[in-house]
Amino acid sequence: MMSLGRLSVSSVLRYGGRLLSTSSTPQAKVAVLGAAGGIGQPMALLLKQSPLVSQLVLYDVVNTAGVAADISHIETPAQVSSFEGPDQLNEALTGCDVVLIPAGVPRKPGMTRDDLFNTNATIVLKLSQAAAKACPNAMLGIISNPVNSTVPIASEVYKKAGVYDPCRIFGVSTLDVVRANTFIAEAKGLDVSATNVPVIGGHSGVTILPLLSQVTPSVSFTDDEVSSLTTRIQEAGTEVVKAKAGAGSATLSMAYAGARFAFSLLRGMKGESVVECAYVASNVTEAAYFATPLQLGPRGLEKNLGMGTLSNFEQQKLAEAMPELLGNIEKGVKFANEN
Ligand SMILES: NC(=O)C1=CN([C@@H]2O[C@H](COP(=O)(O)OP(=O)(O)OC[C@H]3O[C@@H](n4cnc5c(N)ncnc54)[C@H](O)[C@@H]3O)[C@@H](O)[C@H]2O)C=CC1
Ligand SMILES: O=C([O-])CC(=O)C(=O)O
Repeated sequence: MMSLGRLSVSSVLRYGGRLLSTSSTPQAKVAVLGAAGGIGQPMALLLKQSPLVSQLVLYDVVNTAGVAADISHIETPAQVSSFEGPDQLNEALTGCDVVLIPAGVPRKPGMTRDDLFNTNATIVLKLSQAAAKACPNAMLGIISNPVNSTVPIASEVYKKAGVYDPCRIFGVSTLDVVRANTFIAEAKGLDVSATNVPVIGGHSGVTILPLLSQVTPSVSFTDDEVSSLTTRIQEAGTEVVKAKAGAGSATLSMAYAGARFAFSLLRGMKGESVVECAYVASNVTEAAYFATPLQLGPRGLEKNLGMGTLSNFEQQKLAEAMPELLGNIEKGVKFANEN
């Protein structure tokens, strides 16, 4: 049976106040690159609590040892290891099954995600070069912005290294789905745990396209509701950037979303059929990379489920998104080929 990814602790048992693993899952080694950051720390915390993770590798260019010492005291089975700086990157990545990359600078008020390109493109380039060498078969989950461009960068790096498998490189757009589920459930009085909103396109502004015509459970909206909820979902990252007023962007909700995505990947890898939206190499539209619902499985992306039938509003929004998305992709490809 196919299930939708959702982060829960239902597979752990409470005993004497502790969270104990009840599962006999295969052993998975998961790395977080950028582990000392605003996303990296809470995401590592969530991963440490999961019975799906047997080894948790924490890597950053600063402060990794303290984060790793802290997290390693948690009474769950996952073994924590700590690596710091480029000299230790190859060792960190060796043998990894899943590599999550939240390394890079976040936005400040007034910036677009594309404004992060100059710094983060190089960081993702270097980290994906290392992953292509040390663990070419690992699933790669790229969180660093601008995701619309960093996924093409990593993909070009893997192509150059001769190890490219488009089914294993994902731009993590789970936070868009998480937000859409929250906002739609709130607006319509739905049970949020049973609400699912597919979000397609890319991960910035107008390229984020929630499909309100395909919400589960089926629900109707006025034209005004469709318009205002779509805008709120598209601008939700900016809402957090403004509220944090210079102290960064979403970290806690992103940690949740990143862990949810990692658990879906791991569940897929052990044979469950799980559906998550993510930004991947795609032939669903003219864009070479595009987010849609994906069926995940042992080899990563098992089947692209496409975008279904769009409403007139969604078709129009998709047409508006395409030039920006195509430009972001081209910029990433060009950068990777010149560096
Ligand atoms: N995909 C998504 O939905 C979201 C993406 N993001 C993005 O995630 C990224 C990280 O955000 P935060 O954790 O808030 O930033 P942060 O600044 O708190 O943490 C980033 C971490 O990356 C580390 N780092 C920098 N260069 C590195 C390198 N070469 N190798 C390894 N680590 C390196 C830093 O030392 C720092 O610990 C940003 O680009 C942000 O825009 C943020 C929220 C949502
Ligand atoms: O808005 C940002 O810069 C961070 C991000 O991608 C998000 O929160 O969706």
